Parts: sequence; structure tokens; C-alpha cells
Amino acid sequence: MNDRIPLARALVSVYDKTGLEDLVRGLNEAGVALVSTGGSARLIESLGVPVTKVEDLTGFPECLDGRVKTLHPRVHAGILADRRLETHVQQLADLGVEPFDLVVSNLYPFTQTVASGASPDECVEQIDIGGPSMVRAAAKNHPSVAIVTSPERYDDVLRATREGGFTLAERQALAAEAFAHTAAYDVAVAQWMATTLVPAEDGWPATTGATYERLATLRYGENPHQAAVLYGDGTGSGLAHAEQLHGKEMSYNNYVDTDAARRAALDFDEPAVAIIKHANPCGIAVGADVAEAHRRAHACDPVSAFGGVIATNRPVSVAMAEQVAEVFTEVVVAPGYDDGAVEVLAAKKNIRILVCPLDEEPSRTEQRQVSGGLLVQQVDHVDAPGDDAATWTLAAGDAADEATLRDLAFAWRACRAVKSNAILLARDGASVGVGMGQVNRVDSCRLAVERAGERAAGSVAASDAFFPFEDGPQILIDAGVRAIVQPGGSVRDELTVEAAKAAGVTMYFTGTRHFFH
Ligand SMILES: NC(=O)c1ncn([C@@H]2O[C@H](COP(=O)(O)O)[C@@H](O)[C@H]2O)c1NC=O
Repeated sequence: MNDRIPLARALVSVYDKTGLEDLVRGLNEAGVALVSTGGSARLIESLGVPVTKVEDLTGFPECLDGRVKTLHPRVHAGILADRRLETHVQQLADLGVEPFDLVVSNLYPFTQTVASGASPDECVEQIDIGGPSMVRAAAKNHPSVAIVTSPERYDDVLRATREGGFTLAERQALAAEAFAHTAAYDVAVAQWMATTLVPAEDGWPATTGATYERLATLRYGENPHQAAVLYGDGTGSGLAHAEQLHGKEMSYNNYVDTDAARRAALDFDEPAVAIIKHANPCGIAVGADVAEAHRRAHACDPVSAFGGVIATNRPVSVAMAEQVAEVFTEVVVAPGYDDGAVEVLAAKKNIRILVCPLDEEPSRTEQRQVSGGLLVQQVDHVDAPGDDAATWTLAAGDAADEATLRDLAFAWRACRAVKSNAILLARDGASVGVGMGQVNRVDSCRLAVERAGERAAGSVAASDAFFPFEDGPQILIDAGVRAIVQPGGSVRDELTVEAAKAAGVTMYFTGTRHFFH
């Protein structure tokens, strides 16, 4: 069945004039009559392409600084007439209104204006009214009209002119795209109004919303029987938009682990490497360079590092790539790669190599779905007051020397990447034993000490939250840990402090907790 609608008449009203020249020249050559608004019409005219100005069509001037251009029945009746209905066709004839077959429109740059730090009045002025009205009208009336909201579709438009118009299926797809465009636009306006114009006393908007675009259909979800997909938030940054340079396609679990790996590595200022399995670190280390950091992170738990995900906060060097290539690794993610490093890694067929720039503006909030709702919280960055070792309180033992304090500070940062209850033993800027995800802190201490083995003696320890009893710290002390950093704040802190004092172990309180579930 031929359900194409030939393109005889188009309405063009675009803020972003990218590709407009080729489009209107092509439409003109195909015999499509053009109607257009102020700036768009001027550009078309300047190309020597015939165009009717909207105000000549409506008999009403564009006014109020462009707030009213296309908001006129002669425009909207021409877009909204359902030409499958005799009555609509007859009414257009009676009214002397000609129908449009194609609407090309994109909207004022509202989000970009907000991002530029413009004043509220300037932002409000960039809320497009006539554009979304046309776009929504044309999308609603897709049985009769094609709607195009992106310059990326202009080639399709020119193809359609050669093929006798868009098919119904194509018009439906364009309509869905158009409503996604206006929905995202309205969500952005609503969010801005809720946060800027009517800020709540507690800072959280009364409503929240976001729109996402599908970036990839994944092979499966957490398990093979679960279908899964990756959506992007439209920012073009962050892991979802990372560029994959090599390897099999990313899986759902790869994304989860790679996100955790980046979170861990990006916490450090010096070259750092995190090796992650099931969202937990099997090794984190800093070093003079990433190769050294990787060597030391790997040494923490070489057994678990098999099949791990590796993140760095610096470009991967050839030396590091050579080390990584010796171990079965699922994913490497880094802000870049030195010349030759990708080639070394890519010698392994299956390793996924991702380049993901450091987030220029790390997200300030994060969300987690619960049944029937959404939890939203500020992101737990490592810049809380207690994250600076200079603010810690000495609770037991002698004040740590410079090297020990540096190790404690490292352990405190690294511990943040471990799922609660988290205990991390470290030495010389590298984790040596990690106890993660246990339902009591004593077991996390046991696990960390067991994993560290002989390396526990002389190491330092960090705990993501306070010790409720002295049993956990006692396990660390008995294993030879010489300094402990923890938030403090338990009603039984005294018992823990006494245990440290009795053993001559240094203990600091940070006053800040870093639970990570
Ligand atoms: N007010 C109106 O009737 C109206 N009609 C179309 N626009 C917008 O005006 C822009 C195009 O304007 P120009 O062709 O003048 O550069 C497009 O982004 C379009 O969405 C309007 N502007 C704002 O609402």
C-alpha cells in the first residue's frame, strides 16, 4: 500500500540553522513551496531560494520580540488538518488555508542559555512557545504531516522528496522523535522553574523528571534471562558515552563494574589504579605513575583481579598496558592512552578498551530506584570535612608520623570505594587486604586481615563507619595493624579507644562516614 504523502509545501522555522542551506535548496529543486519565519526566511531568501514569509501568510506581523510568529490559525489549521477526513479538507478549502506536508523546526536553546549562567529573564525569553506548538501539532497529525526536528534528518527529507514523500511508518517514527524532543524540552523548563523560580526551602524540587535516549541494546542484563538496554542522559559525557576503542560489546555488568572502578580511581589526585570485581575493589593503589600503581593494585589480590575491570585517573602508559595484557581483564577504562598502549592491550582479542574523559562537572546528585519511587541523594564526594587528615582527631596512641599519616589518608580514600561494611588495610599507598560487603564489621575485619596475610603486620586500616564494639579493631590489632582511621561516634567508642591504647596503636577519628551500599 502506498501511504506516502508527497511533499508539496513545507513550513521551516529553525533556531539551529545547521544544514539549512542544503535542505532548502534541495526542497526547492524538488518543487516544494517554502513558508518560513523571520531569521530562517531571511537566510533562505539570501540564498536566492523562493520563500513566503509567515507574516505574509497570516497577514499578521511577527511581534513581541518574536514571542508571536507562527501562533496563528492559518499556520496551525494548515498543520493540524487531518486530510483523511473530507470535512477537514472541505473546511480548509472554505477558509482558504493551504495544508503543510512537512514541518521543519527546532527550538530556542533553553538548556544552553541556563548553562551559560544567564539571568532568569534571559532564560525565560529562551522558552520556545511557538516552536513546540508547531512540532506537537505536526507530530499529532502525522497521518497527514511529516515533522523534522533535527538537522540529522535533512538527508532523509531530501530522499523522501525523490521517493514521493515519507511513508506512514516514517512519519510515525518522526512524530515519536518530535514528542521526545518537546518532552525533553519541557522537562528541562519544568526542572529549572522548580529549582530556580520556586526553590524549596530544603533545596529539593517538588517534582523531578528526566528524559533519556537509548544508546545501546545490551546482550542481556545482570543475568542472561534479563533483557537490558543503556540509556544516555543527553550530556554526552560520563561512562554511558565513553568511546570503546576495542573489544567485545560492553555488558550490563561491565557497565556497573566500570562505573565503580572509575568512582574509585577518580577519587585520587596522584596516579591511581582501581581493579574492580562485582563493584568491589580487589586492589587500589597510587604510584609515581600508572604502571607502578597498577602493579601494586594488582598485587593486593592477584587471584581476584582475574577477570577484573581496571580504571585509571591518568592515560594508560605502554608499561601499564604490558602488565595488564598479562592478566585476563574484562575492561580497561581511562581518560586516555599513550601512543602504542592501545595496540599492546588490543593484542588480547576480548578485552574492552574504553576512553572516558574525566567528568568536567561531576554529577551532584545520584538516584536509586525503589519499588514505587526514587531515592535521590547528593553524591558522596571525597571532599567532606573529615576527608582532610588535617581535621582528624587523635583518639588513641601517638600522633602518626608523616608516612603513616599519608597511608592512613590513602586508606581512608580507598575505603570509600568498598561496599559496606568496609575495612581496608593499606601499606605504602596500596591496599593489601579488603573486607567488603559483610553484614557485620567483625567479619569485614577478619576478611581484610585474612586477605592481607603477612602483609597485615605493620599495615594501617580504615573503616568506612564507626566500630560498634572493640571486637573488630581487636582483630586488626592482633594481626599487627599499627594505625587505624575510622569516623568514631559510637556510644561505645571508649571500648575501641581503650583496645587501641592498650596495644599502643594509633587511632584517628574523622567525624565523617562513607557508607557505600
Ligand atoms: N512565537 C512563535 O510563534 C514562534 N514560532 C516559531 N518560533 C521559534 O522561532 C525559531 C525560528 O525563528 P527564526 O526563523 O526567526 O530564526 C524556532 O526556534 C521556532 O521554534 C517561535 N518562537 C517562540 O516561541
